[in-house]
Amino acid sequence: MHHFAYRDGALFAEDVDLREIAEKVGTPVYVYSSATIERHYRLYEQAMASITPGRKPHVFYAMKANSNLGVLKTLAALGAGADTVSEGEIRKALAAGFPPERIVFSGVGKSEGELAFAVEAGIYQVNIESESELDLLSRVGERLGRRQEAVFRVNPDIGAGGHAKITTGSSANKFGVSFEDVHRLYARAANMAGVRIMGLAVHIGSQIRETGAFEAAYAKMRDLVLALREEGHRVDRLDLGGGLGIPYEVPRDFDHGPGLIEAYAGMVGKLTAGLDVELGFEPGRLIVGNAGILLTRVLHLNPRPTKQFLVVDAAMNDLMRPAMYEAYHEIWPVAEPAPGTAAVAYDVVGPICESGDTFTTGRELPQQKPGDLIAFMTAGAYGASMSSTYNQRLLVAEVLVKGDQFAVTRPRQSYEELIGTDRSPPWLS
Ligand SMILES: Cc1ncc(COP(=O)(O)O)c(C=O)c1O
Ligand SMILES: N[C@@H](CCCC[NH3+])C(=O)O
Repeated sequence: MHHFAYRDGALFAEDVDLREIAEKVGTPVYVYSSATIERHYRLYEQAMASITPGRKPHVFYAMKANSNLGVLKTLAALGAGADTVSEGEIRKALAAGFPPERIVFSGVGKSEGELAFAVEAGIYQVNIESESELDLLSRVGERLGRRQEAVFRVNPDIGAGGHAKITTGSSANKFGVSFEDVHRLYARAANMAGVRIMGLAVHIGSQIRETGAFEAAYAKMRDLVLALREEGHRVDRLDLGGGLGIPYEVPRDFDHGPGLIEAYAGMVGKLTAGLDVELGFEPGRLIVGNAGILLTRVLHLNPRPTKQFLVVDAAMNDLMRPAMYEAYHEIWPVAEPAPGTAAVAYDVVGPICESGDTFTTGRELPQQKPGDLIAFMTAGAYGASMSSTYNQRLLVAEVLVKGDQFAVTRPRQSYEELIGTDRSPPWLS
């Protein structure tokens, strides 16, 4: 379920009229619903708890999906952990109140400095993705007098996902250590003073809407756990990653019930039954995707003989997904269209100087005029977190709604911040 709905002729986020947000904060602006975030987190956590009786499942929210401080604090307060991929993310997770013992650190290119920061912070787990990283982490741990708990992220050679660019589990992808290597690395790590291997991790891709590929990958992981134990290794943890997808085509009365989540949980429960491992999960998109929209204002209409361009004040730097993955986002007008309103097919574009700055082509919308507000739906995941200042556009603002309250949790960047932090080289000043 999400909490964006029409009321009194306008689109609301929970009990807040989006027109009020546009007026007070300006556009473009991301708007997030606390209620949706909470609902999706709880649905997920409860489903995973049902397959780990007597043990609280570790749900590490993949904060790359949305790292807004208000969103992070909402999830930290619900008891979530954080899946991080950089020192910046670890720092922000700590600032948002995630305790270090609920933080995991993934990623193929962790630097020595980042690993040292993570070890010193006392995080729960490093997900090691290569032999080179294993050596580096152990050196760092030894230098700091710590034995960092870690798992090997294994590449199961089973990829899946909504788009080739977001598949991670195929052996052609850069992620993880190979199945063949993990035995040797486990044996090597046993003699390392700076690292303690606790188990395995896997993550096969993103926006996956059926359980088949997960099942194939997890079955391989189960066999690997058993084989490693036969070799005498300790495998206490199994981190199954994220990747469960969400509907982007959202009917007005959409209720994102437990369906896919429960099917996934049931499959995981069956595959891991009797394995006696602590399960971990890293959902991102599923928690926040349907909890956010990008609110934008129509700037211009540009009719051509064969099409109509609708130029809005958001651009690909604010929401990169359509340009990068040909991703589909529903567009809802903020003013509720009267029944029978004529529809016009629009190419919805932003102000950036690239033809790729196109959100959609030939999309039927009620007739628009400059000043009208529209919302890109399902923009809570990989929206603001992938935004940039391309074309020297100010980083987009973000607002969190809770009931009838809203707060600007990231103000639009100022021109002083955008330009004033640059430095002139001495020979030009
Ligand atoms: C290691 C890892 N964990 C978790 C995620 C979260 O994925 P999603 O947002 O699809 O749940 C990602 C991104 O795909 C990832 O790379
Ligand atoms: N950024 C991608 C997903 C990548 C997931 C990160 N591993 C998207 O918007 O769909």
